[in-house]
Amino acid sequence: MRDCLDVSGFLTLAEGDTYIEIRPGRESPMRISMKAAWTKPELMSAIDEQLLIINSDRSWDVVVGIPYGGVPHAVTLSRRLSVPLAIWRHESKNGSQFAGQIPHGAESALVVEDVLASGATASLCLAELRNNIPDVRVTAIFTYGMDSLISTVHAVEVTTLFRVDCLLKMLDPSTRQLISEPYRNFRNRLVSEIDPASKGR
Ligand SMILES: O=P(O)(O)OC[C@H]1O[C@H](OP(=O)(O)OP(=O)(O)O)[C@H](O)[C@@H]1O
Repeated sequence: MRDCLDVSGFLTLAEGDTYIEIRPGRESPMRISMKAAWTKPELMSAIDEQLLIINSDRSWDVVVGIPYGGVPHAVTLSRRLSVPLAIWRHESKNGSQFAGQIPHGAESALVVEDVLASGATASLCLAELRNNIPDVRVTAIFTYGMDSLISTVHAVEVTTLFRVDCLLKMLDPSTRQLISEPYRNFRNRLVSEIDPASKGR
């Protein structure tokens, strides 16, 4: 995990009170870009080995990559596990939400994300898969730590490699101090995004 921090563009921290707009409606004190790690094949390989370890406990009928960050890892997992590959599309094309094919009769799917925050992106993919596949696991490289909440709300198994909290602990003390409260607030916002019923509890 520490090696990721040495990759230029991997971790961007907001400056002062100006947060980073990660997507419309979501502002964050930080951005993690796994795509920056694409410049480091040896780091990508090391990450893929870890993903293989945590997801080789059982068999899968299809591996599904979530663009863009999850795709290269899904490709490796598919090849190393000898399991068909499909890529989820944000928008359907020719009536399909997937590039490639979900094998007919598939009963289990391993969905590969790079970063799991609220799980909203993964849940869109899950909604499509669930039409046909009852047994789905989401696996991700980095997580903001909401795995069990996401697992409960979306009724899906979740496996992840590294927690963002742990990454932040590797920063120098003054940066860590600056980021700690905005990070806590961001995580709280994620909780209410994942489980709106938690607001006001
Ligand atoms: O769990 P969530 O709250 O949905 O957030 C995580 C998603 O956000 C990022 O994708 P982004 O929208 O930046 O797309 P990209 O990977 O294509 O750049 C990341 O790659 C995940 O797909």
